[in-house]
Amino acid sequence: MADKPSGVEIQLENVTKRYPGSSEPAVADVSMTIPAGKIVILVGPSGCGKTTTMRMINRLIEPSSGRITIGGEDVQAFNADELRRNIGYAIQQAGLFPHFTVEQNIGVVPGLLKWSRKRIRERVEELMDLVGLDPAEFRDRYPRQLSGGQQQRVGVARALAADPPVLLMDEPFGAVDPITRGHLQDELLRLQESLRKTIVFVTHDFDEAVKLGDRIAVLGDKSSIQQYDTPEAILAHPANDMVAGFVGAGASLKQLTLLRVRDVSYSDTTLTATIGTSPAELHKRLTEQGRTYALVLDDRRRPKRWVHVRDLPAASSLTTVGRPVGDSVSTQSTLQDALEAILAEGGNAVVTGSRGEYVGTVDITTVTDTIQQLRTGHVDSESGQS
Ligand SMILES: Nc1ncnc2c1ncn2[C@@H]1O[C@H](COP(=O)(O)OP(=O)(O)OP(=O)(O)O)[C@@H](O)[C@H]1O
Repeated sequence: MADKPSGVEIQLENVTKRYPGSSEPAVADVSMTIPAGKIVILVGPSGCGKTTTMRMINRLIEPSSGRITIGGEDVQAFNADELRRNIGYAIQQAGLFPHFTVEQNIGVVPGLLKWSRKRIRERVEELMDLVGLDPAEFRDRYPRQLSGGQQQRVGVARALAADPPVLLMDEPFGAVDPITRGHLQDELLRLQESLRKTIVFVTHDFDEAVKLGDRIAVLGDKSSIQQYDTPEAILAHPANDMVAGFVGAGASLKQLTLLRVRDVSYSDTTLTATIGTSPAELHKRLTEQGRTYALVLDDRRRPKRWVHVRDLPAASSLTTVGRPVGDSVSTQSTLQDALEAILAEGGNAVVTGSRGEYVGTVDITTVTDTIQQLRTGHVDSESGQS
C-alpha cells in the first residue's frame, strides 16, 4: 500500500533552550524520538515552547544544550544554511515572499541548490499539481492574488520543493477558515500516503492533532512531555489531568473518527432481495422468517430500498416499494460517519464494499459497544499500529 518512508528519524536528547535574559528556560531537557516517515504532532498551550522546540531541529534557533540528530547525524555537524535547505519548513500564513510569484516562491530552495531553470520549472509544475493548484492559472500570480487556502498550498509546495526527508510545519493551517482547513488536512494526509516524510507538526488544536498525528506529544510548560503516544491511546487513557484537559469533552466522539467500519463487527444478517424478485415472493420469505424489513439490491448487489413487510401485498414490483436507502457508509468510512448515517437513517446504516456492493449493516449498538471497548482498551484500529 504505502511506499517505504522517505523520511528519516529525528532524535532530541536532553535539549534545553534558554533565551538570553530569561531566568527560566523556554524548553527544558526534552528528549524524544520522532520515527521516520511518521507525522508527529507537538500540541500544547500557548507559550509552552512548541515553536522553540521545532525550530531547534532546523537550527533557526540554536539549542543551549543537548543534542539533536536527523537520520543519525548531529545537526551541529551541518552548516546551518545547508541544513535548512534539506528540511522543508511551512508556517502559518504561508510566509510567502510578497514580491515573488507563486513559481518563484516554490522555486526558492531549488534555486539556492542551483538547479537548472528547466528542472525548477518542471518541479514547480509537479508540486502545483500535487497540492491542487493549476499551474497555468496560478504560476504567475503574486501571493496577494491568492486566497488564504491557496497561499497555504503554495507554502506546502515550497516546503516540499527539494524533496526533503523532513518537514517542519508550524501551525501551517492556523490562519484559514475551518472548511478550508479540513481540506488542507485531508490533502496533507493524502500527500503523506505516498511521500512518507518525517513530519513534525505544531498545533494548539487537539482535534487537528488527532486527525493528522501518527503520534501526538502533549507538551506542558517548557515543552515537558506529558504524554507521547498514538491518538487512540491518548484519547482512551490520558496520562494526567493536564492531558485530560487538552483532550477535552467529547473524547468518545473523537475516538469514533479513529476507527473504520471495517475495524468493527458489522452484521450481514439483514434479509436481502434482488430488485427482480416478486413482491409476493419477498412477502413470503419475510413472513416465514418472522421479519419485518428487507433490503432490496439491484442486479449488481448495490443497496436500493428498504421495504417493510406491510408494503408488499399492494406492490407490483420492488422498484418503487418502500423507501430509498439514504446515507450509506463504506467499510473505509469512520465510525463517526457511520453514527451520522445511523442517525440520518433512523436505524441501521447500510455498509457497502469497494464497488458499492452491499456487505452488511451497522447499528447503534455496534457503535456504543465499540466506545465501551475503546474505554477498556480492547480495540485495535489500523492507524494505531505502526
Ligand atoms: N526570542 C525570544 N526571546 C525570549 N523569549 C522567547 C523568545 N521566543 C520565545 N520566547 C519565550 O519562550 C517561551 C516559548 O515560546 P514558543 O514560541 O516556543 O511557544 P509556543 O508553544 O510555540 O507558543 P504559541 O503556541 O503561543 O506559538 C515563551 O515563554 C516565549 O515568551
